[in-house]
Amino acid sequence: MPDTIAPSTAKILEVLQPVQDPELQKSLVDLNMIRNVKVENGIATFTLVLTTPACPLKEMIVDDCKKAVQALPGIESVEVEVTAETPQQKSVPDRTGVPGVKNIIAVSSGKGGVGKSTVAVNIAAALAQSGASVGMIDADIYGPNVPTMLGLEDAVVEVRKEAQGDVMEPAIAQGIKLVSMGFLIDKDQPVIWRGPMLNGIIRQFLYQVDWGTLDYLIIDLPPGTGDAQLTLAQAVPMAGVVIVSTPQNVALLDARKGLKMFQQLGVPVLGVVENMSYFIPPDRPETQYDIFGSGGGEKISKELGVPLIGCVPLEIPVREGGDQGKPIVLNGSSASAQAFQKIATEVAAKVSVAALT
Ligand SMILES: Nc1ncnc2c1ncn2[C@@H]1O[C@H](COP(=O)(O)OP(=O)(O)OP(=O)(O)O)[C@@H](O)[C@H]1O
Repeated sequence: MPDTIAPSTAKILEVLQPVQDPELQKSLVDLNMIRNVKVENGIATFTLVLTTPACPLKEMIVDDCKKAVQALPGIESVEVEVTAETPQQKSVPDRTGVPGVKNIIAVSSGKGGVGKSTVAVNIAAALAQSGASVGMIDADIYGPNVPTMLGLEDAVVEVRKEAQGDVMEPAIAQGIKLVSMGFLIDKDQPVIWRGPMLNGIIRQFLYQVDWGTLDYLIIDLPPGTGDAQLTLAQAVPMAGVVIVSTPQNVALLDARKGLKMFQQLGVPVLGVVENMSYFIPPDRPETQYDIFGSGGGEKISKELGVPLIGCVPLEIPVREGGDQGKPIVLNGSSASAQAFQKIATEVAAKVSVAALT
């Protein structure tokens, strides 16, 4: 017989009350993130419901909970089951959300070729790997290369006729549902896009695809500040946009323009990613080359008051992963894989915080 009486579930909730979600800075109990509390034979069990499966502080929060409950007399061990319920982004007047899709996140760049699609695909892959349900729209009319980056080059979109109109079935790879401009156009024929055509396709990709339920819908935009960006920002409420740039001055100038446009359109800028930040030759790990300059991402982040959420080095396996349909973030622990992982968790955390505060 234990000489102390086991604490009640109310007592467990009482000691968990001061434990906060570090990002939301609110009590886990008040946020309804602690559920199903039970005590049996000195073992306390409960479910911790995080706001994203990609929560960067998962371990820390579990540890804080365990410490608080473990300290109670009569408790021999604590078992925490961790799950996640991604909150729905806030609604925006005059903009219609996509049914079933909780958060729409765009990835944009001012200039072409800076690695925007690579960043978008790796964010999507990291989120899907964490357990989130993820979709992607490849809206890059000039270079729809997301299908290649996900090994879906030969995918064909199925279109179903339904009472409310045509419904597209997305292709799926690495747990990511994808629709792409690349599925619709003949790769060998030049396409001249006019604004209304582009608008129509973006709207179809949003509202006429069988997305099911998605925690995150990632949109790879064409570079620049043109029709696609405007259509999207004015059509749907967005949880936010990630801006990709290289450290180079010309790329930064364009990134700044893009960033200001989204701010003017009322789309939250989640952060800036500096890609191709530096190169370390694999055979000379002590040498770093700043091929496109240095410090640009930090400069733009300070100047415009948006966070720098990651610096990704130039690494050959990033390009190889893109060509082979295997995003680097799923394959290995290189500096670039770690940087992409951190970027994805930061994005998820920022989106959850914005939805709940
Ligand atoms: N950090 C990196 N290290 C090595 N190669 C990279 C890196 N980032 C991107 N690349 C490579 O650079 C090329 C351009 O990248 P990507 O297609 O992602 O750029 P983009 O900005 O989307 O281009 P576009 O303007 O054509 O849409 C690709 O071959 C990609 O694999």
